[in-house]
Amino acid sequence: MTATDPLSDIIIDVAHLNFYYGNSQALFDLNLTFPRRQVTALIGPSGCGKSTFLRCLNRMNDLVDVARMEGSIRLDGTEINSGELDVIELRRRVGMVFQKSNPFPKSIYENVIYGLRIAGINDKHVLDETVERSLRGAALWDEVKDRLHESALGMSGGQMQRLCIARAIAVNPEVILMDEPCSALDPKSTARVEDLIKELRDQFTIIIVTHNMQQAARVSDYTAFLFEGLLIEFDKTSKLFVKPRHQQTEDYITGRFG
Ligand SMILES: Nc1ncnc2c1ncn2[C@@H]1O[C@H](COP(=O)(O)OP(=O)(O)OP(=O)(O)O)[C@@H](O)[C@H]1O
Repeated sequence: MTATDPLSDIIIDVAHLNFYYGNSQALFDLNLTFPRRQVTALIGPSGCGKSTFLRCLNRMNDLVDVARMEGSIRLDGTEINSGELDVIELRRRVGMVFQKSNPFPKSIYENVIYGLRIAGINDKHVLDETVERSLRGAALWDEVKDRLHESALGMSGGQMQRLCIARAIAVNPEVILMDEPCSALDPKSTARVEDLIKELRDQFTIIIVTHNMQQAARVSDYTAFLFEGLLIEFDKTSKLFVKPRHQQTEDYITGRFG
């Protein structure tokens, strides 16, 4: 592996990850590393564990009573499930954008700086700067700069999803997890979010769950294919979609099941 190979610069290292909901095992011995400042897509048929895996990466599964995880997930070398990293700091460093946009019933401005307010930051200069930087980063600034203090709930669905991306980047995360971020959007808004993902990759590591294989092929640098809780194949997207190593991957990407 050469020094310029992205796989030589790893931000998240997953080893022997098993995950259970009560007695039912959802993930089986996953071993995978996520390269820094690259987009990795998680694909696979419904129920294969994509969302469960994504939610392990910032401990969102802690909210599920019956959930239990074994194995190791290291963020830049620090075990995320040990006492070394508290969950609030983890979620600042590993942000999340959900399938359905979830703006708060507040102004556009207050939505963006929500994480800063929680952290006790009230300096107007810092907040104004963060709002502009984040909205520009989310390709939304020009559309909303004249109505920052109006309710976010008056925005279109595509704008709301980009607002949620702005809210995620406002706290300077290192990783952004996206769980089917375009599934509720029309084709035009989807194209805007996909363009945005490609732009954000210069600054952030992005891990995206998608059902849409064309989308995975368009936006990601790497792809992981999961099937029934197992990682079947992980490779460069350009390779996995053209010359998969496993029959199951080929069957899935050619639409034979799923
Ligand atoms: N809160 C939960 N409690 C119990 N079982 C769950 C829970 N969430 C998910 N599961 C189960 O875990 C398995 C993996 O689900 P998960 O949602 O991670 O799959 P997925 O690949 O993201 O599916 P989809 O593409 O349909 O969203 C499924 O069998 C699902 O029924």
